[in-house]
Amino acid sequence: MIEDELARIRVLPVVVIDDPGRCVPLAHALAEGGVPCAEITLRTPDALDAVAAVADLEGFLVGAGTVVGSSQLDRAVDAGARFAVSPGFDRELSLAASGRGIALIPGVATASEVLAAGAAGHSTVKLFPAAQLGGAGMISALRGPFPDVRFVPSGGISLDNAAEYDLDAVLTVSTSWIAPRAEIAAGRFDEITARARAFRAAVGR
Ligand SMILES: O=C(O)C(=O)C[C@H](O)[C@H](O)COP(=O)(O)O
Repeated sequence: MIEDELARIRVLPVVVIDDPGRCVPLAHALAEGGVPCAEITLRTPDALDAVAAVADLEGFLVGAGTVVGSSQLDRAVDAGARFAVSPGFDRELSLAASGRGIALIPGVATASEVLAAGAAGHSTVKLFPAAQLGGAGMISALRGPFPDVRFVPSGGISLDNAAEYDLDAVLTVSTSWIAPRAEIAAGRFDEITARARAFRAAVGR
């Protein structure tokens, strides 16, 4: 299962990429830092080309992020995304993901949304925006009524606060801190490897 692979890596870099040509060196840089995966956000015109560029890279797990509609989800699957992440929960999107056989990690920010996502079959959810919602304290609070739910916190997480998310309820920690848009654009891949390594060490296990 994709969730198992994500849990093993424990860190999920969120990437905003302008030039798909940067994606292969980016993937190598992340893998070298011990983080062989990325969520490429569909926020830039060529994001799907970036997904396709690394879809067949051995040992690298690529997903599409900022998936907010079914047609985007279809295109992400066609480009080779192995999983999809959405900032929120939408039942239609969830059904589309099951239809296409792709793992979708929907976003939640409240207990009601955890319930709605659970009713649609999602036991792994993204907590977004994590830091603004209360960070690890919010996850521990939700863990009470939802002991079987695994969270992917995202939003406002950097090396400074990464360690607080080393919790059993956390599947993997999502952050754009590892591979900032400007560092990718400038081709500063050594810096990205160093950030991946440091962040991976901070979230433990
Ligand atoms: O694009 C999406 O699907 C999102 O829901 C948002 C991202 O996961 C966060 O923007 C990452 O947050 P930062 O690490 O604070 O940059």
